[in-house]
Formats: sequence, C-alpha cells, structure tokens
Amino acid sequence: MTDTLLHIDDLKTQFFTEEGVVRAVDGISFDVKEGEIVGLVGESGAGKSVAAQSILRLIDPPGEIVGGEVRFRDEVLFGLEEGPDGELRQRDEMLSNDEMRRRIRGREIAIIFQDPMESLNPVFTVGDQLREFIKLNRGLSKSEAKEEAIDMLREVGIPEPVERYDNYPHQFSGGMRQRVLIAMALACEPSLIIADEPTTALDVTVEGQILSLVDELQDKYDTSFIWVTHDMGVVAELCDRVNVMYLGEIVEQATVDDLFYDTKHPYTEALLDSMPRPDQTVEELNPIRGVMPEAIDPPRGCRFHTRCPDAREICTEVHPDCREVSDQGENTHKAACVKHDAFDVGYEFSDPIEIRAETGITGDVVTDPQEGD
Ligand SMILES: Nc1ncnc2c1ncn2[C@@H]1O[C@H](COP(=O)(O)OP(=O)(O)OP(=O)(O)O)[C@@H](O)[C@H]1O
Ligand code: NI
Repeated sequence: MTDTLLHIDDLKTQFFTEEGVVRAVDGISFDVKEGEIVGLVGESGAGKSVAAQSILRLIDPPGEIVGGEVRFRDEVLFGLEEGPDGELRQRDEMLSNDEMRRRIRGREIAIIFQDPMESLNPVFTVGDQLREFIKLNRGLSKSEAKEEAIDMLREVGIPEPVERYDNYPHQFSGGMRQRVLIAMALACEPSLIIADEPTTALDVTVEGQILSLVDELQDKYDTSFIWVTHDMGVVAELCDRVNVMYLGEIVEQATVDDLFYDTKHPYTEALLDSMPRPDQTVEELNPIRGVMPEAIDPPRGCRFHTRCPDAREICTEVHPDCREVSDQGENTHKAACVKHDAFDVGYEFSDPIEIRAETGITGDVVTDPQEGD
C-alpha cells in the first residue's frame, strides 16, 4: 500500500469583499499519496489556485482559510477546533507561520506558478538565484551550491548549463524559464510539488516537452505532484488521479482511466466533450454551455444545475456531497450528482428542468435569482 502524504479534509477558503463573501474553496477533500500525480481540473474561477495556495497557507487578506484540515504526513498544516467559548480557534498542533516558512515551504512542499517572471528576479542571473536558493535551504557553501545549481539546470534539460548559468531570466525562453522553476522546486528534493498551470502560457510542443520532463523526474525522484490545469489533455497525459472542481467544490474524484471511460458527473462529461480530440473535427467540439456563476452567490441545490443537461427539479433543491458512486469499493470513484443510486433522493421521479435560455447560447453570467441560503 502506498502511504498518504497529504490529506485535505473539508477545506474552506473565503474572500471577504465589499460585494460579499466569495466562497472560493467550499469544503474540498482529497488525498495525495506518495509518488502520485494528482490533477486539480476545472474552468477559470473554479477555485483551483486558491485551493493550491491554501495548502501552503499562502492566502492574504481579504482572503482567509475558514475551515477544514490540511495534514502533511503527521503534521497539521492547518486545523481548527472549537474552543471553550464555542468559537473556532487554531489547533495547538497547527504549525506556526515560522515553521511553515522554515520547514515546509520549498523544502517539503514546493509550489510552481504559471508566470515564471513572478518567481524569478529580472536583475539577477538565473544561476545566482538558483544558487542562493540552494545555499539558503540546504546549508551548502557557495561553490557547492553553484555546482548543485548547474547540475539541476542540466537535470531539467537546459542545454549548456555552465554558460546559461550566467544568463538573466529575459535571455531564456518561456519554456526554459519554466524549466528553471522546476529546477528550483526540485532543488530541495521536496516530497510534494504543487504546480499551478505552469505550462498554460506555453505552446503545445514546449508544453509536451515539459510534461515529459516532469514525468521523467517524477519517476526518478518519486516526488508527488498536485497539477493544476483547466486542460483535460494535460490530465490525461500526466495524472494518476483527478479531482474535478466546479464553483469551489470537488464534483468528481477518480483515477484518470475511470474519469475518462466511466465518467460519473455531467460537468466532467461537459469538460471532456469540450476538449479537442484527434478523432474529431473542430465543428464537432461542444463548448460547455453558459458560464460558471459567481462564487459569491452560487446557485441553490447542485451548483451545476443551471448548466446541466441532466438537471431535474430535485437538482435545484438538494445540494449533493461528493460520495462514492462506484460499486468497486470505498474511495475509488466519487461524484456529487444525485442521478446516481448512492443518493436515493428521487431523481428518477423528478421532472427535467428547462435550462434557462440566458444560461445557454448567449453566455451571460447567471446569478441565481433566489436569495442565498
Ligand atoms: N484576492 C481575491 N479577492 C477576491 N476574490 C478572489 C481573490 N482571489 C480569488 N478570488 C476568487 O476566488 C474564486 C476562485 O479563484 P481561483 O483563482 O482559485 O480560480 P482558478 O480555478 O484558479 O481559475 P483560473 O483557471 O482562472 O486560474 C474566483 O471566484 C475568484 O474571483
Ligand atoms: Ni488559477
């Protein structure tokens, strides 16, 4: 059996804005096992980045993690409990900000962002930045750290690493800069790397090269990954297991094969239908109808019902949790859709609903007319 590295339970992160409370991450649970690549997939605004940042407690005001638990091995990265006054407070075992900074971030869990220029300083050479990072985090001497930095550049496929060491970030292409960030992430041999759409800005060829590099490095170092993407093609190529996110929630959770060949949630189906495939012409592509409602005022019942082709009256009333829907055993395939027997709320006797016209063709943002809960 493989061990659980990261355990996320009912995690909630909100932004307290003037317009109201944005429920960006609204009770998600998933695990990452040792050596596994776990996908977090969904449309823009689903809450993927906020989820990724919440794991490392990188949420700034007006945002706040308001509930749930994040465990890394046997350490509590985030956890609340009810105090004697009935108010929620941080648990004693929860790591301090200082411990998060010194022991966890970068060393145990590294994060790679979409835009490398945000993580690389334009006024220092790529080599110097990598060397300083390694020196600081691994307590090596300057010359040892430089040697290690050059090795890492070679490892991630930068040609002529000795010469490239002295280049500035702007002298690197986008793909090469992402390779540098991967080198930086790997430099402390973390157990987990969280990658937030690092290949989205790259063209498909370069993206393909980076994905195979990650695959290779993952094999070699046995690093676990959380790979954030909106692209089901990337999921298919890279991931072992997948979590599909919609409006702050995980609506389906399965192995890649089960997700693609035994899809259980209509939203996942819609995502897969909208993905270009070699056996399809462009005309056959089916974009998902409508746009995702705002996380500030999510629809009642199932949050996807305003866009769902399978929606019935019951879907406007019952808010489904993400539960086991396969008969293959526990924790194999979960979905948050009441059309499955596991829910037993009378879906089959419920009337289909007309999807309101404005959610369809025009693509207007739908805010639910019903008052929130
Ligand atoms: N600083 C902030 N203040 C207010 N709302 C925020 C803030 N950051 C994120 N949000 C909101 O949280 C929700 C989730 O955003 P998030 O960036 O996690 O989405 P995403 O799935 O990563 O999308 P994308 O694919 O575009 O990166 C969105 O509704 C977004 O508007
Ligand atoms: Ni994002």
